Amino acid sequence: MSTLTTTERVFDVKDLNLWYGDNLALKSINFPIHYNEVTAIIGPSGCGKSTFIKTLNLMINMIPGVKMSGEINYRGKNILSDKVDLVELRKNVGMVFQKGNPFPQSIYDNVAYGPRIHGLKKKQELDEIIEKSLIDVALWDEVKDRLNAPAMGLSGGQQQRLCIARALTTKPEVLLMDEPTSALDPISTSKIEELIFELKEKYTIVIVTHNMQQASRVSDKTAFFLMGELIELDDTTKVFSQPYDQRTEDYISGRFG
Ligand SMILES: Nc1ncnc2c1ncn2[C@@H]1O[C@H](COP(=O)(O)OP(=O)(O)OP(=O)(O)O)[C@@H](O)[C@H]1O
Repeated sequence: MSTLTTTERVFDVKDLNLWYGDNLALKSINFPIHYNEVTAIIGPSGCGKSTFIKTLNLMINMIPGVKMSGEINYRGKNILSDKVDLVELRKNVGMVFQKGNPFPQSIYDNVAYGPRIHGLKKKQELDEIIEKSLIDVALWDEVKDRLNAPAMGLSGGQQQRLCIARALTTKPEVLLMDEPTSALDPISTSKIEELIFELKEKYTIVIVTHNMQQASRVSDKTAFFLMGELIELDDTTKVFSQPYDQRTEDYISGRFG
């Protein structure tokens, strides 16, 4: 595998193995993730993309029978062996899923959820956070006059942006996105892509995508997984123009997957 030289790492995953029962789903993964970069993870179905992204905030621990070995260093601390406050970790390493999954509540209450859990009660402060988060995801103008309407009444693309706003309210450092546009139409997809581009100023983003054009459009680094192995991780331009490994080239040129 080719290696990277940049130094500032928010995550440094070393020799990570992950088993579902007896099935080894991630094999000796070494994966640095750099501050304020967008890292895209690509690869065929079942190669371990979602599994990997869910290790980064230990969401994976919610699945029974999962075992891991190796290191996941987050800000220099190995979250696999050191004592970790999971609420704090997931506050700092937020996650957005494939389909916007708003709660069956109002738009306002959806976005207020995180701050309230962390003890914020003052209406004025909540209002400010909600407005700012909705502005950040370019949804404010579309919803400012109906904040008390049910979130379920929004379109799929709006729901996804709402969920990103919800993830941003706790001021995460890293945003994990697991196929955030796979259920969206092209216009909503391009809005999310523009948003990723803007969010990168403030956040470190890891995005799983099946869409290679999307990976090449939005990311700085691209990682190619195959059957639980990280085959290649490099600058996106390099991966898509001069991949190091033949298997990467075969995949991006559509020969399999
Ligand atoms: N909850 C689970 N229990 C057991 N095995 C699982 C579980 N989730 C995933 N796996 C297995 O781990 C491997 C990697 O799956 P994963 O979902 O991470 O792949 P993926 O690359 O994200 O796939 P896709 O692109 O289809 O979403 C697969 O062999 C899958 O069957």
